[in-house]
Amino acid sequence: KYGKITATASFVPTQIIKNDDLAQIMATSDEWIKSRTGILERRIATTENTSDLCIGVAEKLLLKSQITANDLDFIIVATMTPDYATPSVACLVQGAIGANNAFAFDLSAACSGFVYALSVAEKLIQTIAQKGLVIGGEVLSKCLDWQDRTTAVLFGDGAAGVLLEASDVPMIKKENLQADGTRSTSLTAGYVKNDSPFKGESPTASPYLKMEGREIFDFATRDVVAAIDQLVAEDKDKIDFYLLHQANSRILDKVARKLKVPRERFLQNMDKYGNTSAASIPLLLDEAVSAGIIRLDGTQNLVFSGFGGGLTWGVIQVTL
Ligand SMILES: O=C(O)C1CCN(c2ccc(-c3cc(CO)ccc3Cl)cn2)CC1
Repeated sequence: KYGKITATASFVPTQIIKNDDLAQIMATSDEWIKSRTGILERRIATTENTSDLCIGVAEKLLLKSQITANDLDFIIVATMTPDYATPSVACLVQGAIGANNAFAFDLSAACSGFVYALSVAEKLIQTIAQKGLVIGGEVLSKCLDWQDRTTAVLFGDGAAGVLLEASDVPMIKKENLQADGTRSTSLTAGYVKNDSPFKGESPTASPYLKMEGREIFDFATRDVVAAIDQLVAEDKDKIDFYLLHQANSRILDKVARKLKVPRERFLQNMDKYGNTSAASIPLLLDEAVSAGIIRLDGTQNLVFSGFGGGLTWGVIQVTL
């Protein structure tokens, strides 16, 4: 048996922050943000934390499908902004929906989180499980430096995910997950200082999200493009849609050009949500399913690709 996506759902904070709202509190402009990123607005949490958003997704997935919480064997949440180190967001979701038979854990792979989690979850269905939830969820707004216009304007909050169920038909055709820890400092967030009475003098990092934009931009348009090209190879023209991590519209332009694939096959919604890290691919998938663009009828070939902090990147070719 294989894992198959049988339902998708999203849950985003109610508060919409437009580019002009940011221009009121920092030296930026709608024009700069729009032209350099393609972002027009983003959701920013007020009272919601990451677990609240992920619980919302889980409840919607149960409503949309014929299963009950007790049917679930596992819950995986991909996040870089958990409420706590422990309990995991996944355990908070498990408790809230009453999935008493599900084991639950968070997966930390930044913007590659959903792709890593989908790959791991699918192997669980192939071996020990029948049904599980894979959710990407972030409240990035709690780790941003709101005095730093180079990062604060890029990110947003949100969650989305899928229900994975056992099927006789293989969904994943090819996959390739990668990491490069030697470039770990290009994108960091959430460093926790040691504050014990025994601590010595050691270097620390910032609790705020810090990004070497140029390095990450080049990483996306070189390493990630190469990984997609190598994986998809001769299937390139059979792919209906490419669902890439929604970091920046200009990156999608460059990736499409380098892959020699029509730009229209690269779905996008960063205009409405900004960069939501692990939530960006499932958010895009759920919107495409709701719009009837992706039908979940087993006839469409898609590529998911996440890339970001770690550095991590991953490519999965699926038939949905
Ligand atoms: O044009 C400019 O001056 C700037 C140049 C730098 N930009 C960037 C650079 C990198 C990212 C990014 C971030 C992540 C983290 O999830 C992952 C993947 C990427 Cl490619 C997003 N924007 C914004 C516009």
